Amino acid sequence: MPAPELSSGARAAAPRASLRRLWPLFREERPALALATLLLLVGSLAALAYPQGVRIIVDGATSRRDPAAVRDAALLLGALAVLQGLAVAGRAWLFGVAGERGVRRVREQLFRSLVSQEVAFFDGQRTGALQSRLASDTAALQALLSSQLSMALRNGVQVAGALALLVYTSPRLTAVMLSVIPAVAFGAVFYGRKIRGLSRRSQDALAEAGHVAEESLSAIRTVRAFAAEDAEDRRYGAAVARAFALARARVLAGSVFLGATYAGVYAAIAVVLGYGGALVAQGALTAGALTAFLVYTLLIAMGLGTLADNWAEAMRGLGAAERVFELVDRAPAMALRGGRRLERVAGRVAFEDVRFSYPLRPEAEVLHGIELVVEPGEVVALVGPSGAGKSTLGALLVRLYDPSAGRVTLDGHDLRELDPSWLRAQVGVVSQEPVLFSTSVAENVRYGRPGASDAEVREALAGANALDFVQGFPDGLATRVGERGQQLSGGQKQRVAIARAILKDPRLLLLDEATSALDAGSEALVQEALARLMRGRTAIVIAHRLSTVVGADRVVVIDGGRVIESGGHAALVSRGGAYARLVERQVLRG
Ligand SMILES: Nc1ncnc2c1ncn2[C@@H]1O[C@H](COP(=O)(O)OP(=O)(O)OP(=O)(O)O)[C@@H](O)[C@H]1O
Repeated sequence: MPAPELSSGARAAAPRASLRRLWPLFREERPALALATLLLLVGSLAALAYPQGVRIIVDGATSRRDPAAVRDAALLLGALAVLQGLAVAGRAWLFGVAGERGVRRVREQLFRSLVSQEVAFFDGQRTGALQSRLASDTAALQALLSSQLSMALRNGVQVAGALALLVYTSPRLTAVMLSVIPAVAFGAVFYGRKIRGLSRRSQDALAEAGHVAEESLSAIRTVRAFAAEDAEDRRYGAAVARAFALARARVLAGSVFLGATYAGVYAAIAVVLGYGGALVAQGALTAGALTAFLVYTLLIAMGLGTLADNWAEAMRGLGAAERVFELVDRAPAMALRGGRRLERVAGRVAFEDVRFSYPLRPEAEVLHGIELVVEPGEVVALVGPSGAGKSTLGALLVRLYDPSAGRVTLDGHDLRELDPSWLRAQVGVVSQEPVLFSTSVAENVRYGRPGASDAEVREALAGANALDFVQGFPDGLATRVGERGQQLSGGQKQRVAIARAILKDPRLLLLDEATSALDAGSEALVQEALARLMRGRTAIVIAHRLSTVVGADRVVVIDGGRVIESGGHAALVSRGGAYARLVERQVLRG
């Protein structure tokens, strides 16, 4: 089943669904959010009371000529200012921290979901796109949760409160002002949608650019070797240009949106002043009431202006939330845990009429009915031309994929009935290009068995012929190996990977011999370590060296997704078939 390309799926029900999905993240934050809401109301009420003080001051200074009232009202305004400042700071802090906590949970959930997905899912995804989900989408979500929502709430309360007071002061004047508002609101909804679509596309384009950069940087040696810096530069430049074009369209839409909103609001003020001034001239309204009216209108104007901004930002955040939750909620096609665990493992592996095509390329069958039994303790060397399907067999053994037909069994049990994590604990894998993490040598070895003691790590390194060179490093076992272990030679990396497998002490081994030649000394050390590792275990070795094949109990030749020959090295050579030809053509290095 092909993994769907991200973020192209159904999005129709988006914003509300995302909001509903966000709420559970804040369960523990409820007391803080309640207090924050209270502060929000206090702050908003203080802001709404402010124009009343202004009205008293203006009327006290003009028609009523009452200095005491002016002084009292000024003191009240000062108190309101302090109250509002405290309330705003408290609200921002509480909402902000709650938002950060929620985003932290989303990040954790997203990462957990990502690492739990089946391998086939990653075949269809680019690492850069997934990283962008973790980085930029969660950042947009963070902005939404820690500030946008609370600002929107505050502005919403203020606009509603100011409107109510306006109606109370002069319904006619309010009606006049409101005659301009629906147009603004309509524009906001229309443009909000447009901006949201654009912002999603621009984020996709940015992820694409990130992918290009990641690919070039992680392959910097290849880029340098081919002097391809300029070409990479152009490739990245083109990707960034696409992202920029979309971002510009988004910014343009946002700017028009903002401009239209402001124009609408300022027009409303002009109307209010014109009509309200006439009412004052007729004596239907005091100058103070008109001033208060104007301040409320400004409050509404600012509130709406920021709301429009909030709206655009919130749409961006919700777009991001959608994409994040799409992944958080994705159920892996293959669970990590659950199923039988065998008490004892003898180590008999059987491929029974196994057919397989990679999920992303269902039309191209890679294995066409593989029959292969590996007895407990047997060392089987798989040989065959490149692309024959050898690594694919290995991938099925650790259940990175399931066969399309037929079955793979361990001691007679279909792998699909076994607990995948338990199964993987039974298999030690040493791959062609061992991956070391950017941490210490000891931690890299301990990846085989977390919690192993230093002495055990040391012993494993010794068994892998790696202890000497590791102890030769100034920091010994604590030496950090760079990103992907770049400070180690190929042979050294191999031996650290072997130490990892020794520490894991699995019943089954899956070894993918390095195709690249190591120098003779290093080669001998690796071979010796491997031989020690294989002793007493069932081993499937994807072999590229004659010495490995000669040392194996049995050689199995795979070609075109089929087992075409099987037997001892000498017997197969004398048979003069496909294997003999491989040896002759020196496909297997001596
Ligand atoms: N993730 C994948 N998605 C789709 N097709 C794949 C994938 N991995 C491998 N293939 C295809 O499956 C076929 C078998 O590949 P496999 O890696 O098993 O060959 P191999 O015998 O191990 O080759 P080599 O000795 O070169 O490593 C190839 O045609 C390859 O293109």
